[in-house]
Amino acid sequence: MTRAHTEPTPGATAPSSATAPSSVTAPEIHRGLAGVVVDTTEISTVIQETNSLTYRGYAVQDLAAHRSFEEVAYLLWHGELPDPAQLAAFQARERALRPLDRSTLELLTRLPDTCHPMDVLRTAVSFFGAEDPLEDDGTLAANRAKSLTLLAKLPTVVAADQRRRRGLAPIGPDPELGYAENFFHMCFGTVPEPEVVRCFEISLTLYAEHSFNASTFTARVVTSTLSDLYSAVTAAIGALKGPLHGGANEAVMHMLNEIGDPQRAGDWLDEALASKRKIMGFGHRVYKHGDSRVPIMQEALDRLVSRAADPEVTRLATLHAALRHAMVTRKGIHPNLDYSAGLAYHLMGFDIPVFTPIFVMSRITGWTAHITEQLSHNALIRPLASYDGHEQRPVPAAVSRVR
Ligand SMILES: CC(=O)SCCNC(=O)CCNC(=O)[C@H](O)C(C)(C)COP(=O)(O)OP(=O)(O)OC[C@H]1O[C@@H](n2cnc3c(N)ncnc32)[C@H](O)[C@@H]1OP(=O)(O)O
Ligand SMILES: O=C([O-])CC(=O)C(=O)O
Repeated sequence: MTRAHTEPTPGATAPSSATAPSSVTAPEIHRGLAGVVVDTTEISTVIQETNSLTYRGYAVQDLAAHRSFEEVAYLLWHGELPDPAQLAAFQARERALRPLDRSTLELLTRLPDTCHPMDVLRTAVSFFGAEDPLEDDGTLAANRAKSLTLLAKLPTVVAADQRRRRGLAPIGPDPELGYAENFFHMCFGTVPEPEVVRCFEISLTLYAEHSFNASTFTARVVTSTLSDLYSAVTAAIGALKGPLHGGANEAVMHMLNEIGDPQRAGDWLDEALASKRKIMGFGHRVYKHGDSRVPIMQEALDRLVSRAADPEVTRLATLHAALRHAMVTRKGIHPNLDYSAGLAYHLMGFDIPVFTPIFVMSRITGWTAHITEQLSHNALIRPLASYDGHEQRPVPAAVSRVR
């Protein structure tokens, strides 16, 4: 027999004996913490009335249109956009930190090809933590330095890993190139047309920050125990990997490949919904009438498609639009950012398993801003659970003693 009761809350009277009923009224359960407000934040917010997203008060579409990703990173960390001198200093430091040392490069070659690139990234961040002599120093200055190091080095890891899986040697970073351009250079040895780089940079800006999403909350939980920044980021990468969160941008591409023919989109969707499948790249915990970031990302994707003039690209774009139309018509569920970013990354030439690591390269800014904020007014994050397991019961006598 089971009995539901809640763990004692601070200040509540504990039950006098283990068998005494602990609670008579059933507590309200918020599975998945849906709708629960757990803290304040100054970093970003979704404004439901206007379906918009702001970083430090600036609309993300304005930032995507007028500012570089490096400026957005600076804004998220420092609270204000940089002036030209601050930006120049920030860029110089980021560019100098991009190269990987020999031990990291060796570590990357030792990891099996069968592991997902998110596992590589998670392992690399953990390794950076083990190597960092400042590991135990949780001061603001130390954490800012670590955040910048991760921002600079993560693209080098992602690019080297993609090349290794293609049987190619890594290409080192180019300090003459901006963050987005340098990533293309390290992946492919060339930098594409500005329109493509711009689309990529827009995706980085849109992915950078989204309040208390699952991976950011994970980072805040780890930080709340006063653990170090690398541990928090390692855990956040694990949370982002899942297909209900960042892993959806890869799952979108697998799904489009599975459907194949744009004419099949409606029938495929009907079958998938009938078998209770989650349609990847659709739905959102916060947005119920469409993700505020999608129109900007979709416009950038449309520009990529129109410049390609390739039947294969046209097929994918038609399929993408047909599935979106079918899902909105049948279920009223709108696409999220992963839906348009996933196809955009494919059209840019990235391998599918690299899509979520690209998300990490961007979200590292938001995660580390939240780690700093959590530390600025820390409280251990430790919710309660309503127990519905066995009543306390005696341990049966052992048949024979284990030596
Ligand atoms: C950058 C990001 O992380 S954005 C999110 C990326 N993730 C995805 O794209 C994965 C697919 N989407 C989903 O699984 C969900 O929409 C989530 C996890 C993102 C949000 O989930 P929740 O807020 O918990 O919404 P919930 O699961 O309660 O959905 C409400 C209803 O809509 C349905 N629904 C929501 N999203 C989807 C979907 N993608 N496919 C099919 N049905 C869906 C649910 O089945 C549920 O139906 P029901 O009431 O009949 O049971
Ligand atoms: O906010 C969320 O739950 C997921 C999301 O869109 C993000 O992290 O960008």
